[in-house]
Amino acid sequence: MSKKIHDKSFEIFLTKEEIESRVSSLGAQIKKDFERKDPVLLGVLKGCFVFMADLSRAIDLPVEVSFIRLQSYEGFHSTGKPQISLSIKEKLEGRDILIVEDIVDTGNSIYHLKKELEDLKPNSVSIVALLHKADAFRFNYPIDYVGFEIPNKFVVGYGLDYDDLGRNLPDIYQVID
Ligand SMILES: O=P(O)(O)OC[C@H]1O[C@H](OP(=O)(O)OP(=O)(O)O)[C@H](O)[C@@H]1O
Ligand SMILES: Nc1nc2[nH]cnc2c(=O)[nH]1
Repeated sequence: MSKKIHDKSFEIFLTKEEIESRVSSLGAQIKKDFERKDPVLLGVLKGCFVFMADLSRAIDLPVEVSFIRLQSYEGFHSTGKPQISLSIKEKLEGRDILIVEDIVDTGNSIYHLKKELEDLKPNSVSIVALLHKADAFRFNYPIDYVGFEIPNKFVVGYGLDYDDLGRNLPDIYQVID
């Protein structure tokens, strides 16, 4: 079933069952890799809020959960300069940070965030992204965990918005050109 949000139509792309199953295997993999570490999950708001809720519960380890705000998209387009508001109370020095993102598209947002985090002298900085647009990615840093590689088309749902709407859709939808 298609959805209309503002002026655009969207069709179903990933169902909530497909997402649930993938998030559960990402959680199992992350548990294995972080068992001997001191992890803090650092979610990038707003888009990560649904993914973080599900992923954090799929990681069967004592983990800290924290959030920062980062915003670069207006409508379909990146403004190029993410606004970073780093007001992290937790001490990140020596910690194993896992950045939790709903989507890595051009890679610009995380590129800037990683640089800022590295100044805080953590032990490690890794990235988990539910969605990754490999064709749009313009950088060469590794994305350690990817839920789904997706085509270079705008998506909404499961936390992702189109001009502030669509975040509460349980499935993920792709724009119809
Ligand atoms: O790889 P990039 O091209 O930088 O795009 C990815 C960024 O875009 C989205 O955030 P957005 O700026 O839309 O803010 P939001 O999370 O509040 O919706 C997403 O959550 C990432 O942070
Ligand atoms: N909602 C949404 N936000 C994005 N930010 C970067 N790419 C996208 C996308 O495809 N959809």
